[in-house]
Amino acid sequence: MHALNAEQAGKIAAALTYSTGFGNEHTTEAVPGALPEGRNSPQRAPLGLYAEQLSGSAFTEPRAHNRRSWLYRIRPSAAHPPFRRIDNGTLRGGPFTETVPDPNRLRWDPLPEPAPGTDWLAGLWTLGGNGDPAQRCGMAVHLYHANAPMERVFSDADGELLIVPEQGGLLLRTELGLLAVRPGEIALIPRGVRFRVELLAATARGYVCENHGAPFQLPDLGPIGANGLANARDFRAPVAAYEDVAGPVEVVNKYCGNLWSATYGHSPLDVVAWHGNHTPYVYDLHRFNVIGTISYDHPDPSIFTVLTAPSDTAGLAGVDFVVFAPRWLVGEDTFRPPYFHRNVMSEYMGLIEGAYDAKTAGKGGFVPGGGSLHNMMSAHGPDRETFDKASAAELKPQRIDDGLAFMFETRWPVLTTSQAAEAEHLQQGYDDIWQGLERHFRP
Ligand SMILES: O=C(O)Cc1cc(O)ccc1O
Ligand SMILES: [Fe+2]
Repeated sequence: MHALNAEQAGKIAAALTYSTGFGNEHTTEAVPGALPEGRNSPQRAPLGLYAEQLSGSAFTEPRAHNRRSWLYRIRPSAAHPPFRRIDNGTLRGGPFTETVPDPNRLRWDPLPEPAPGTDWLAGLWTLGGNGDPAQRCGMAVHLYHANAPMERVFSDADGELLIVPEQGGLLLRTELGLLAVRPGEIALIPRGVRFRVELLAATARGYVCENHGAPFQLPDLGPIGANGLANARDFRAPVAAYEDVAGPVEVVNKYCGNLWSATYGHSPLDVVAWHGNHTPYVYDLHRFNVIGTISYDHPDPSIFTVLTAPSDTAGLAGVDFVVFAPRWLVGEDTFRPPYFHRNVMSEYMGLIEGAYDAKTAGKGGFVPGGGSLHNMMSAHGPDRETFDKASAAELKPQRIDDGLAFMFETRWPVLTTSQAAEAEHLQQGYDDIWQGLERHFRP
């Protein structure tokens, strides 16, 4: 297996085609006639392929939540040698017990430069998380910084991976086909789907939300109506593309928090045709239909939810993915930036580009590639500079278009790993941004 360099990967990425629609029943074949007609598992699948079902939900889950795809492949996935444990590197899995839960507000600078030859998998660095992959509950926050294409193939039995690039695009070669994802877009790899990451630039940096619970879905729109927020038609799934090559190919599997590896005699990215709704996808965050107030007050950021992964309590997400996209602010007699608050939910925020309207930009601040963690009930909100400016600002219509920030918001506290709690790039003195908010009370 020879992974491509950035220029070669870029050419492939530029020519990709997709099948559109969130949760659709896609059908696709890389070779005409590879997809059986009218049944999933004929006595002999077409073209000598093996039929295989990949389930992302229990067989018996309600139809609206049922996820599965049928894959028609050169060899069945079952034909593989034993997996053996390998070192986890800087990847960690729940339950997160390395540190004592910390009520403090935390903020990190971007990850340091990786050593030469760091592929996307080796570049993953776990900040923290909650729940337990063995209970299929909770989530983990990872960051990555990579400078080499993957030669190996990876799959995550522990959950789906929501990838948020911040620097450098990625070419994702998955079992179901190829996807390109660039900063400003997101990609999702479903639980268990095998994939390889090649880089569209010399280095790649970004964030990953690993969701152990029920898969991300589009949020209900309620009174918003039939359209808005992230529109289903803007999600793109791959079309079938396969590798018919002999091994050895290393396949790494994340299983209940640990990495396991097996060397296959062939590429497992050998699916010639597939149909179903358990698919990877990409979405361009610039397509997000931002809704906000046209009268007064600052709406809660749930209005910016792109995807939500429900837990077993209605309205209480295992994790929400929320984006702060370019928009107009027109609220009258309104403190327009995010308000001061304490939230029962836990908020990890990252910045894809530019600045965020509640925080001062620049070195030592909230910067692209960095991140902040405001855990359950921790008091936070605008820093002093933002508060002073916004309290005095003339309230004419204002366009916010100098940044793209996001939040992974989860119902459970995010417990940090030791490497995150002790990192050199953990900012010291973060609390100081709220110093100097003086008493203005005039009884
Ligand atoms: O803390 C943050 O910056 C995220 C956030 C944004 C907002 O507009 C309202 C509440 C909130 O938690
Ligand atoms: Fe917040």
